[in-house]
Amino acid sequence: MTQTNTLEQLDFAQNNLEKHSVNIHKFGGSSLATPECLERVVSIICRHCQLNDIIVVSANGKTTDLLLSLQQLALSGEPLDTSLALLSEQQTALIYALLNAENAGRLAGEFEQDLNRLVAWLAEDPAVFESDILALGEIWSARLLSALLNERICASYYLDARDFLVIDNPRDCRVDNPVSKANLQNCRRGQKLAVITGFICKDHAGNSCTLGRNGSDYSATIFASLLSAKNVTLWTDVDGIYSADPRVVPSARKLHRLPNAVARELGRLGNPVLHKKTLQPLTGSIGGAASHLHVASSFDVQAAATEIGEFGQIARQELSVTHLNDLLLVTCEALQGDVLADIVAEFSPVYSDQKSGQLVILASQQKALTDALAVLGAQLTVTPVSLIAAVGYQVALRLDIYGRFKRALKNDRVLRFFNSEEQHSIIALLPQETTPELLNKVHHEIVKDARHIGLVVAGLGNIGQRFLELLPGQLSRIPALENVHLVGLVSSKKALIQPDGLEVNSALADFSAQATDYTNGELLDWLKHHPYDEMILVDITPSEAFSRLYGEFFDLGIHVIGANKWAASAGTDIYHELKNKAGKSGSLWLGNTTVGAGLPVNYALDDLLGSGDQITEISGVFSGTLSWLFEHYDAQKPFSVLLKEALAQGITEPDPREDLSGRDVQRKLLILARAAGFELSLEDINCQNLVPESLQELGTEAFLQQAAGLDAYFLQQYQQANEKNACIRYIARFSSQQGKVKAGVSLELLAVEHAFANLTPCDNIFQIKSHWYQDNPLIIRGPGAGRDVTAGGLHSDLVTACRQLVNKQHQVTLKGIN
Ligand SMILES: NC(=O)C1=CN([C@@H]2O[C@H](COP(=O)(O)OP(=O)(O)OC[C@H]3O[C@@H](n4cnc5c(N)ncnc54)[C@H](O)[C@@H]3O)[C@@H](O)[C@H]2O)C=CC1
Ligand SMILES: N[C@@H](CC=O)C(=O)O
Repeated sequence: MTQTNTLEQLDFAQNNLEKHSVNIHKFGGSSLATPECLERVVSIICRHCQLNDIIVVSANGKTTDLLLSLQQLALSGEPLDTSLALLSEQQTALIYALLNAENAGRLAGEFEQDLNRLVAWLAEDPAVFESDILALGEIWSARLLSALLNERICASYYLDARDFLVIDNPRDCRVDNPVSKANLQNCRRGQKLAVITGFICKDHAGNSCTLGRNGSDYSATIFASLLSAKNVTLWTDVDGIYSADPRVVPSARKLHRLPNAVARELGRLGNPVLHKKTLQPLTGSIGGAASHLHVASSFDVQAAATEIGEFGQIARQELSVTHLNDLLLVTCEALQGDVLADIVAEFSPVYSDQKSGQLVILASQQKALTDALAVLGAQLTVTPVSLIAAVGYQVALRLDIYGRFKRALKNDRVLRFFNSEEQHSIIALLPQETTPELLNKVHHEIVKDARHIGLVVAGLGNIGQRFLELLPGQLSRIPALENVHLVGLVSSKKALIQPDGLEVNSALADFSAQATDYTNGELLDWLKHHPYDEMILVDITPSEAFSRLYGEFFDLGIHVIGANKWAASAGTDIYHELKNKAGKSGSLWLGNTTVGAGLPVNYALDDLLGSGDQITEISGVFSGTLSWLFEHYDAQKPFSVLLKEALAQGITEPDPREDLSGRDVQRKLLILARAAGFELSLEDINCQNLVPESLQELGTEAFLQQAAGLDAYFLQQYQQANEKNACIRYIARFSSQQGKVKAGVSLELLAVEHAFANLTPCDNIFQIKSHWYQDNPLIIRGPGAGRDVTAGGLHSDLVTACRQLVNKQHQVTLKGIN
């Protein structure tokens, strides 16, 4: 091969790059029904596909139904004109609405020729030509989309799957894998986007065949298997697989990830989106390729899709409820031994039992089964039945679920309970139809607690580590945290993200061993596609830069629990923008620990305000560090030595000058004033800085080395206060009288018996006056800094958030329904 060869000239079969990166995108009929739908599909392809991906299409809208009805009319000798006119009108309308004049003319000409062929087949023998007739829908759809892509995005070609896809046996649509694979490789063209017809194939004699109902989904997974595709996306009119049919069960929740085996069982037991055959090529006999299947909405591209593949423990906890009406319980003495084995192989019944000679089949299979058994001269009795099933990974081994399932059905007649062979379902066979009421009842009982919440912790220092130490105990004993999974740890430079969940007991050690460098962009990208019902990010960093990501977190619907005070005390515009974003996307933003660590001061203000009270004053000692220092300082030990002890105890900010400068208290006062309903910014709060100018500009290390530079000032303050039988305390004061707001934080001289002067070291005290608490103020007092109380406060916020999220109803988006 010379260096001048282009990619187009290379042998496709030898191009490993192409083989490894191919993805399949399949668009169903409803996604291709109108010009608007096709425009949407073009934009999806533009944003989500690569040149060597494969696009698979169904027929536009209801074209297959129309072709089928034409065939039926022809079979019964009825006139065809009206249906032919409708078909022609629909197709030409699509062509002329979407393509430029030249291409539209060309496609309309080709359509005209097809129409003539169709009329000839209908006249000659509509039964013999059934598959050729039905194949036209996919041909027109693929030809149109390919022409549209050529005009709008990139070079594209369309392929008739009958040119390469060969099946051994039209009855079970088993693919001749080696032949089809070799054919497909010969048909593909480099550097062009292929649009391939779904649903159709040929047999070894070259006759047209179809792949049966929902055959296009099956086509997509067959192509994935033939090309070892990485992903198959079924773009459809629903945005995923739900825990029950959401049109019947409004509280159904989306299943973000489903193990293959569970998806297969759902397909077998009547899930309206997944079909048994669809999954077969990905997991079963044909290729066994490790492709992942995604079910996504072409009408709501932003909505997270359901992904089906091999996952860890968390995806295995997903539960769902499915049902099938229109079933028949068949009893027949001949259903024994080899006869039963043959029938099972041919009909794949939902249930079979050799002892009782019973089978459960689809009502649509009745004629074929009766014919098969008639050959043996066997008598059979047939009773209409339905089934309802709880489906989940190894669910039949979970006694609690079994108990709940039976409890939900205790007032209903059940013929029998049984499990699937692989234990992924518990099934009840009912002698009556499964009603919507029953489905809702069983779903409520089975799926009630299963909203999965992902947890990412940013900031693994003093407080972050304590938070993580407490986490395993909290997860195991607090019911609201039952479905919370730690999935990410983030420090300033490294991150460890594990979508299947980190081991909580060894999370910090695993972080040290496995974390890798990350950028904020990568973190946001992962959060954009996380596979959880809800995601909570706990910000335990002191970083202003990290707090600037909140807006993007809220845009993504992510909930934030912050000990970091930067965002809550940001400039007025930024603060309001964040509040608006959080409100718009339904994100929770909790930050009780930003003031008073675990003390419920933010909650108290929020409650008073929400109950109709009006706050007039807030004052007190808001710094645990300054409280600790001034309660301990008696001029015996240098102030700087005490400061280092406070730092070691984890009560100061990472840089203790944040405390000594009053900035930390200033921020806290702002946060509380905002919580009390006032519009303020940091500049409105006077702040006395206790750090001498000479120490203000140093790095943290240098400051700590020169901290003795603080001692003279504090000794002098102490002595002056002592002379007056008073003491020094750093006090925050906010008041609003007749619309006039005053706010400041400063060192004050207080009488030794003053309520703010007699605190346990590290205590905060918050004195709140309001219309309801005028003469005798509301006081909240207790430790206001430190590892345990702050980590405890963060856990309190986590439980509060999870209680709200577990009960949150999710709106199901279904085209045409809402
Ligand atoms: N110490 C206390 O009693 C209380 C502290 N807080 C707040 O808790 C937060 C953490 O405090 P400490 O644990 O004492 O600090 P720390 O300095 O011990 O730990 C902070 C951690 O955050 C990480 N970090 C820094 N920038 C980051 C970034 N951009 N992205 C991700 N991680 C980053 C650092 O690597 C470090 O591991 C601070 O915002 C503090 O104001 C709130 C209430 C009480
Ligand atoms: N450094 C702070 C910690 C809590 O916010 C304090 O001392 O209060």
